[in-house]
Amino acid sequence: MTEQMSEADVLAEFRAADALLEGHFVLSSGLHSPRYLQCARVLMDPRRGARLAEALAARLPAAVRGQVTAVVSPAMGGVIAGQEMARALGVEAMFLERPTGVFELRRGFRLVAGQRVLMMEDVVTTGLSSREAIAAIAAAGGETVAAAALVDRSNGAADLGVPFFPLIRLDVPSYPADALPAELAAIPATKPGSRAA
Ligand SMILES: O=P(O)(O)OC[C@H]1O[C@H](OP(=O)(O)OP(=O)(O)O)[C@H](O)[C@@H]1O
Ligand SMILES: O=C(O)c1cc(=O)[nH]c(=O)[nH]1
Ligand SMILES: [Mg+2]
Repeated sequence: MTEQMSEADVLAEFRAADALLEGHFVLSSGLHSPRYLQCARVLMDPRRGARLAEALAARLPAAVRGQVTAVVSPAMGGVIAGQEMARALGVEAMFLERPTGVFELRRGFRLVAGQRVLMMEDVVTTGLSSREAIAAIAAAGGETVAAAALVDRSNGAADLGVPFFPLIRLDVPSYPADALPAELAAIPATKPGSRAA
């Protein structure tokens, strides 16, 4: 049976996983933020990951669910989220990685020409990683019919160029390095993600 989850239910899952971090974080984009959604902690419990993915899959339009034959996600953060989404949709999962700095399919993963895929992220902030992933899917011959993510923290600003379905939208501030509020500048910064600076 398909799980129905409210925004409060989703937030409760994040809280239960200790995934709502507070401090001073440098994001993938180089922006700074007092809050970080650590989706890896949410996905530590595979049952929690499955619940969230099923809830997100249930929100996708039937036309999207009916078209996609694979979920493709950008490593590292997207790997487990993409695997759970693929399980929920009953399709295959692949991930993109960037050992040379540009996302590519490796490990024998391949798309047939025109294959319709869902691009799955853990978190979208500026949307740059998602756009890079969608470009890599196109370079590999695939067509991204929609994007999905556990969290959209772009405050509505991310334009991925395809319909975008986040499980939850969170209003979280982020700041350029040269415009930090004093209270944030006073805290030492950590960079949890893996994008090279
Ligand atoms: O929308 P954006 O501004 O691109 O930010 C979101 C991206 O940042 C994080 O990845 P990160 O590059 O930190 O690496 P990781 O996935 O290996 O943790 C996250 O997993 C998204 O991919
Ligand atoms: O923008 C990011 O890099 C980012 C923000 C966030 O809250 N969580 C995360 O995993 N990445
Ligand atoms: Mg990532």
